[in-house]
Amino acid sequence: MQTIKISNLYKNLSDSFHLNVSDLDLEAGKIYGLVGPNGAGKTTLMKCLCGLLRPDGGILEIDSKQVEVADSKFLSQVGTNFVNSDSLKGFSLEDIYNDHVFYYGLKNLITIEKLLDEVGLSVNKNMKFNIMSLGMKQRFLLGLSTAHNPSLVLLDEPFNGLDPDGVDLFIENVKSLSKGRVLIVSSHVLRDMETFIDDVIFIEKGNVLKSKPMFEIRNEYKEGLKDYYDEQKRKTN
Ligand SMILES: Nc1ncnc2c1ncn2[C@@H]1O[C@H](COP(=O)(O)OP(=O)(O)OP(=O)(O)O)[C@@H](O)[C@H]1O
Repeated sequence: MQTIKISNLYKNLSDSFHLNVSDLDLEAGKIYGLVGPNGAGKTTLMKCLCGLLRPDGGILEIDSKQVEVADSKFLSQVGTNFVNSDSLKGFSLEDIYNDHVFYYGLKNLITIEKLLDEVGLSVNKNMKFNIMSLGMKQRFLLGLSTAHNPSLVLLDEPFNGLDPDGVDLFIENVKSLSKGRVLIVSSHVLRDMETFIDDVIFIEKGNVLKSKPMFEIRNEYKEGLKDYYDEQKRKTN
């Protein structure tokens, strides 16, 4: 997969919140930073793209071919760090990993030992998911999100709970994670984000703006991403 085009995607979550993506073009090999204030709709957009929410309408094109957003073939190409923690209660890391392998019908997946090593988790594979700390869970889910070699990876607040070494490890690896796939990362930590993203997608009150290359933002805004973010916020309020 080389390109994803999203047109007129919308979801009415409630009387007061509607998600609207009029036109968004995404390219494999790029990292997109999804930014916007609390409640802007970042998680909702990601949920619509990974099948956790069914959009009310919209067109999705992969390499110029139209596909259903909820199509299982498309969803099998998506990886995320979303999880319903309650549903994993009592399961070990190995159980969760085995489910992942089974669900995606994988044969040549990296071993769980390698996965844990890659995300810097020195824990036993028999450890129960729910007794891990927030940052440990985050590391494990980051590893799992790309284990099935997806074409689209959606990482919601991946820095959440990570210690400074975890953040460094993420930033160090994120470029190689984006090779050959579209990577969308949401975060409020703009200073870290601007060190590794290629383009920015700003969202406010459910409205998604066209993406803007980071190099343009660096040229146009003295304080970089924070300035751009503040300007878009002012414009939409
Ligand atoms: N199940 C739901 N039913 C109705 N409204 C919802 C539901 N889930 C979320 N919302 C609302 O949708 C809006 C967008 O929420 P969302 O979680 O997508 O925002 P966000 O940009 O990810 O926020 P944050 O930065 O705080 O994580 C919010 O106003 C929220 O209250």
